[in-house]
Amino acid sequence: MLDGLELALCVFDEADRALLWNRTFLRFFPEHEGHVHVGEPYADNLRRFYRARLRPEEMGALERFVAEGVLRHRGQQRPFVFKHRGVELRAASLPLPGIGRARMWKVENRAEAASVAPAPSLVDGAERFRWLDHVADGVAITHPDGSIVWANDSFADLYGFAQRAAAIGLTFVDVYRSAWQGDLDADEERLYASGLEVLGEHLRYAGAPFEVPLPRERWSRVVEQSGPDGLRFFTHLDVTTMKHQQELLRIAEQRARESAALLELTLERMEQGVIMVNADGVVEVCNPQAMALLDLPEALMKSRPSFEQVIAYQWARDEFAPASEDLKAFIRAGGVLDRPHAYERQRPDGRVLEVRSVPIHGGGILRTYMDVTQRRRSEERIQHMARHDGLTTLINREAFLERLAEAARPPAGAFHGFAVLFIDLDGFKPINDQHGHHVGDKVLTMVASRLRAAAREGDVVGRMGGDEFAVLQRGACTRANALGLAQRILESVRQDIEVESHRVRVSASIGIAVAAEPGCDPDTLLRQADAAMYTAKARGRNQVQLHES
Ligand SMILES: Nc1nc2c(ncn2[C@@H]2O[C@H](COP(=O)(O)OP(=O)(O)OP(=O)(O)O)[C@@H](O)[C@H]2O)c(=O)[nH]1
Repeated sequence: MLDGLELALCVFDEADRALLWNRTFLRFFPEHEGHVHVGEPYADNLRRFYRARLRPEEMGALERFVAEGVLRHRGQQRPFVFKHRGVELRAASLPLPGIGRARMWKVENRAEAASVAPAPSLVDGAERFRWLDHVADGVAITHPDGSIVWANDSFADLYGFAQRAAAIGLTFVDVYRSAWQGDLDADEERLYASGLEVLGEHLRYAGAPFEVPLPRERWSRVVEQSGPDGLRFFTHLDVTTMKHQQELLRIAEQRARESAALLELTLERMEQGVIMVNADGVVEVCNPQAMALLDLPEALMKSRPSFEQVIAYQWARDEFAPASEDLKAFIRAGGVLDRPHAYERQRPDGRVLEVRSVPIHGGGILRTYMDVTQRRRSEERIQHMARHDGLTTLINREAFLERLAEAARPPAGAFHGFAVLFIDLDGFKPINDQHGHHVGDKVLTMVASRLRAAAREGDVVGRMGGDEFAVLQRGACTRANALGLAQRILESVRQDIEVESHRVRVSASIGIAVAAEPGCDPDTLLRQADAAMYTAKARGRNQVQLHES
């Protein structure tokens, strides 16, 4: 039936998708023949239309025309005439509540167009503009003198009229004043005044759309179009949500700017070096500390290099030379993991860096670099102090026991027997008593170096406390070997010691326990050696006693 009409028709749903069209439509717009289909977005339809119509030099603006056309399609309220394929067409758009919108085109007949009716009265206006009742936006039509001759319900709602008839005869300034009537606080007064100013300005120089504030933080956008016979059509769109969104966006942008500035400041002031690699592998952030800690040139880092380029730069300068083989392999493979991780590495200049990485949600990594050289040195010092005797620098009792435990349980097949020599000085107390503690200290230090000299490399010498020492003799250890070392120690300890013009002498009593089998208990061994030492003391000092099992 529709095909028989002289009117071209195309109906779209609320999402601007084509629902149906008639033959006349394809006759007027043959470029759509065979292309248009149900569900096709209006934008696609328009694109085809413009492709058939635009001159090559206009093609660059195609998408803009399409976007504007879609907006017109949604907002169009009055017919307009255009020429297509040499024919003048009058296009009209009609909202279809619950369905969407119909577009209609008919061949413009100039004779008919010439006989447009004179300015409508409110009554025939009501009839003529009845279809505007279904438009969601507020619509008001004014006489050339500015008084409203017709308005729809949406207009009345927007400006707070109970009935649209109340707006008839008023100017839009009157309507605006009435919308703001009542007690206003200072902020509202300011908004109202600004709205009046905008209104006066725009109504005088009609044309561009403008926005006016309304009570209760609402906003209206007013778009004016000139109609026939001096009539002016105003659409009043409630743009409150959009304005609020714009405001939120503005606040969010401001916050983002502030937090970006804050972030930059923080990054600059941070003690740590920070590098951020984005999802594309580009180093987006590299703070001054990172450049300094890693000796990275500013020019390279400001050029937004890829992380790979930075690593290549470092390889070329032997940055990773002191790193372990495992770490080198990891860096060679890209140096990135998809989970948080940390490692330490030494730089060629000896500094130790702690490198921590966390993956960024959505791709990329954030890496921090901290110079932990001092921390590591202090830790090493503390650890050394905890395991060594401050006076003689020999390892202390705890460390000696650990070494003993290691020797007692070596890896399978690596046990070759060992011996523990427990050494206690004889007649040490009188040295302290006669010459003072500081001389005693020197004697202890001297004995320590004599023990070190007597022992072989690989043996362990420790100070067990006071004037007690111990030696862990390792490797193919037999009783004879142990006795040999003990004799060498006796010999060297009893040599004269010269301290501050004093010549002093001490001797040693030595007890020996030999571990011939693996798995023996280190404490028991030490106790046995200690007990044997006491036997040596009891037998007259300056001698060696083997523990007999
Ligand atoms: N100067 C000095 N003396 C210490 C130190 N530690 C312990 N002593 C002293 O070393 C002495 C050890 O005592 P003893 O083993 O009874 O002295 P000794 O004269 O060697 O006696 P015997 O072992 O029986 O021969 C004590 O007088 C402690 O005060 C130290 O670090 N420096």
